[in-house]
This record gives sequence, structure tokens and C-alpha cells, in this order.
Amino acid sequence: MSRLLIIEDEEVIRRQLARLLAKHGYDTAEAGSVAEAEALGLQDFDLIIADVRLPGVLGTEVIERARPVPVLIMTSFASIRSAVECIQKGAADYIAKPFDHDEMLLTIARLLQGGLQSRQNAALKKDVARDFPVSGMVGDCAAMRAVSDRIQRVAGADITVLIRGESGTGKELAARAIHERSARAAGPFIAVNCAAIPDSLIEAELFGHEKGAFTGATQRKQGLVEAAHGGTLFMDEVGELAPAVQARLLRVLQEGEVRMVGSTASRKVDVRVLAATHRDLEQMVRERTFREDLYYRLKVMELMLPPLRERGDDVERLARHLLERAAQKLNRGGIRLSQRALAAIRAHHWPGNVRELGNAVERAVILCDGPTIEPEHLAIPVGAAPPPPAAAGQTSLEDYFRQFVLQNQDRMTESDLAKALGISRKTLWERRSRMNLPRRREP
Ligand SMILES: Nc1ncnc2c1ncn2[C@@H]1O[C@H](COP(=O)(O)OP(=O)(O)OP(=O)(O)O)[C@@H](O)[C@H]1O
Repeated sequence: MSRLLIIEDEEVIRRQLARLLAKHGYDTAEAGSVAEAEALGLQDFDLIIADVRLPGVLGTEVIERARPVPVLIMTSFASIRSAVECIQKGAADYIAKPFDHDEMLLTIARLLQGGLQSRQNAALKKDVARDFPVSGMVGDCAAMRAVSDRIQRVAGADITVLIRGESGTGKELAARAIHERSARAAGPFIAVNCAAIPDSLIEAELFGHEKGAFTGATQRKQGLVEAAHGGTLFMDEVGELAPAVQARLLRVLQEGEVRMVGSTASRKVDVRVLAATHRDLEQMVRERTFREDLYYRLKVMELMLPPLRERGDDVERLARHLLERAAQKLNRGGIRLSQRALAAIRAHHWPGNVRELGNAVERAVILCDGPTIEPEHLAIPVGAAPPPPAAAGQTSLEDYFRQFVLQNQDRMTESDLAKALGISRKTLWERRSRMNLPRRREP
């Protein structure tokens, strides 16, 4: 049994995490500060999970003191910058608080597996990976079995994979699964959402930044590509990259080299890039907004995640799985879905896919006082959603979004619309602006 040490000064969080880990079969010890942790013997554990802000000594100090034991850093101050800093200091990985239980468990499993793998020979590693299904990914329909099979096949090949699928279909989860099954599993997995970083900052964030190269007083700031050295860089929404960034990324893929902004020198990097998009990259190539050479470099292998509405019975499996996850998170054991709720879940078209389903189930757990979730708690807009696309796959998510907003905006608030679509109000607003679908003003 793996021994885990949690260093966290907020008792409620520490206890909750300890319970979660104990429930999943880990032997856990707890400490409220670095000093308390040292008294327990840092080297006696298989993995240490440490908060950054601790009384006295910072949690990041543990990284050095605990070597060679891997340290997973938790912080409430989630930013790409702090993630990079933790990784630079040698953290095995980084997780933002409040953390998702599944994400925490997956990360721990991966880090422990990383330690285990370094003690095993390569042949054994391959067998271990082959025998287990893709961890954390629920899905038994034919399309998801094909996805799972392809993940197993591409994982070990160290090639670039372009992961496609509508928003919320699990592209990041698939990328993590590929990383975890690859020879890079013990290296960092860095995920970046290219659409979330302003154009003015993205080059420096990705490739790093060097100041004063010509004055002699050089200051270097490492980028995410370098931070992923030895591991995997997952670039979500890669279709949003500006032309200059596309050119730099091509260099990384072709030459295995990165050149910082403001520098003339290149450095070698060993990074596997996994990219994802819900955009029509072929169309973008035709319109010359996405480089053709980069497109071919990225799609060496493709992985297509089907929309939830095409996964048959998986929707029910996922609903139960997400319910268990939400009930655990919100401490509501024993709560279940009524037959009517399950029927409503099967009938809904889930334009926001698994993420929308997860949000609906979590909201229902919060709203439901008794032990049984009814359709009303799920707030699925019964009868409001447009019928399923006649030729599924031909109607784009954008058409679906437009139709849904136009049909429901008179009777739903912006918050309800966003919730029903499984997106944030900010994303709703951004999509409205992009699709020239202005919000109706009250008369
Ligand atoms: N097959 C699955 N089994 C269990 N959970 C899933 C599955 N697919 C997705 N999820 C969950 O749904 C949520 C959304 O998944 P994820 O972030 O991977 O989607 P995405 O396609 O990358 O979304 P976006 O394009 O909006 O970034 C996550 O909480 C993820 O854990």
C-alpha cells in the first residue's frame, strides 16, 4: 500500500483530502506545517502532497528536502506562472485548489506509477499499461472503445496527436491518458489553453522571455514549452494561435528547439506536443488563418472524441459516475437519480457534452434536499432544446449554439442559458460577440 503525506494547515481541507485518499486505499499521514512533516520523516513516504502557503516555511521548500520523494504542490493561487515556478523548483506536478477529486486521484495514481515505473523494467511497464482500461475515462459504447484503443496505441509512439471533438467531450482527459500511458509518464504534463491567454502574452508564456540579451544583464523567464521538457505539453484550442506563435511552434515540432522572445539563441527541448481543437482546422488552412505545414505536423495522428449525444447508454453510465463524484465532493452519500431524471438525461442533447452533464448533476446534488434527484433539480430545459441534428455531425456546435440561444433567450436568463449549455456566462458572452448574436435588451 502506498504511503502518502499531506501537508496542509487548513484542517478542513486536510481532513477531507485524507478521507478521500483513505477511501481509495492509500495509507495517509497528516501534517500542518513543514516542521511537523519533517518530524514524521519525509523520506518515509511514497508521495507528498503539500500546500504552498504554510505557516513558517513555504510548501515549495519541501520539494528539495524530500528528494527523491515526489512532491505534488497544491495552491489556491492558480496561474500558469505559479505552475511553471513549481515545476521549475522540481515539483512532480501541480494542482489548483479547489481541486477536482478525480483529477487529484488521477494525478496521484500517475505520480505513484511514475515512481513505480522507474523501478520496473520496460517490458513489465508495457504489460501493466496494456491490461488496464484508460483510467478515469468512463465509456463503453463502440466509439469510446475505439478512442480507448487508439489512446493505448498512440501513447507509446511519442508522436504528435491532434485531439478533436466538441467542447466538453473530454479532450484534456484523453491527453492526460496518453501522457500517463507513455514513457514520459514520470515527466511533467503541462496543459495550456491557448484561447485563455491574450495574444500579447502568449508568445512569452509558451516560449519564454529573455531581457537584456544585448546589455549583458540577462534575465530569463522559462516558458511552458521548456517547463514540459521530458514530458508532454497539451495545447488546448490550438486553432486560436496567432500566426507568429504558429511559426514558433512549428520550429519546436520540426527542430526540437525553442527560442525565447527577445533572444537570438535556441535551446534543445524534448517535448511531446498533444494539441486539441473544436475548430475546423481544414477550413482555417483553406482561409490561410492556420499554417498548412503546422497543421500536418500536428495531425500526425488524430483522435476524435464523439459528442455525448452519440454515445448511447454511456450517457447514463457517465451520469452515475459524475453523480458519485459530486456526492463525494459535496459529502452527500446515498443520493441517487430517479427513473424520470434518467429518462430526462437520456432525452437531452447535451450541447456542452460531459462538462454540461457534470455541471447539471452537481447542481442537482446541491439543490436536492432528499435522497432522489428529479428532472427539476437537473434544470434540463425539457422540450426547449432543439431536436437532435438530422444528420449528426453535419450540424456544427456553433449552429446548435445559435439555434439554442435564439429559441430560449426570451424565456431564460443569461445565467440559465449558460448553465443549460454547460458553459460560463463569460464564454456565453464571448460566443455571442464572436457569432454576432447580441444579447437582447429588456424593453
Ligand atoms: N469519458 C469521460 N469519463 C469521465 N469524465 C469525463 C469524460 N469525458 C469528460 N469528462 C469530464 O468532463 C469534464 C470536461 O472534460 P475535458 O476538460 O477533458 O473536456 P475538453 O474537451 O478538453 O473541454 P474544452 O474543449 O472545453 O476544453 C472534466 O471534468 C472531465 O473529467
